[in-house]
Amino acid sequence: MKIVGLCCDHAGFELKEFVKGWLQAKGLEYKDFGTYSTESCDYPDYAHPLALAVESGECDPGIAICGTGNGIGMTLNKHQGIRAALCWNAEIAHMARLHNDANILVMPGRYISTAEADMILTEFFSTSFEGGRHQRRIDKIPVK
Ligand SMILES: O=C[C@H](O)[C@H](O)[C@H](O)COP(=O)(O)O
Repeated sequence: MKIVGLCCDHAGFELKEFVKGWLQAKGLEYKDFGTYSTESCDYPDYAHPLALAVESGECDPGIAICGTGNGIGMTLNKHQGIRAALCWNAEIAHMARLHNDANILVMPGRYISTAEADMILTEFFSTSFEGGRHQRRIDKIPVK
């Protein structure tokens, strides 16, 4: 596994700090693209650098957090090489890897607990892409 890329806005900062501890406990290296405090900011300023790092192969996977997960996920998915999946429970995270080969896990920082995030992270990092019919489908996602 490569370096895990992280980003958030102010609403995701506290959960991102939890994620950093979770990754450290697993011995996984990470690169934090910000933001670095709870001071109000704009999620695209942090989502685009993470998306570019995942697209270039510098980071894999990425983890992104804003309040709902929607704004940061919308921004990430503007990039052709990104499959960012908004996950609010472990089963969704499992399917995001199994069927969608998600390369960025997006979480809603204001709507899940750290206990839920722990289960989501565990499932996301332990599930492999199934391929087959799902490969055909994800190949059709990028706009030609
Ligand atoms: O999709 C957007 C995210 O949920 C943002 O984290 C949220 O809009 C931030 O809201 P506010 O500026 O009111 O803290």
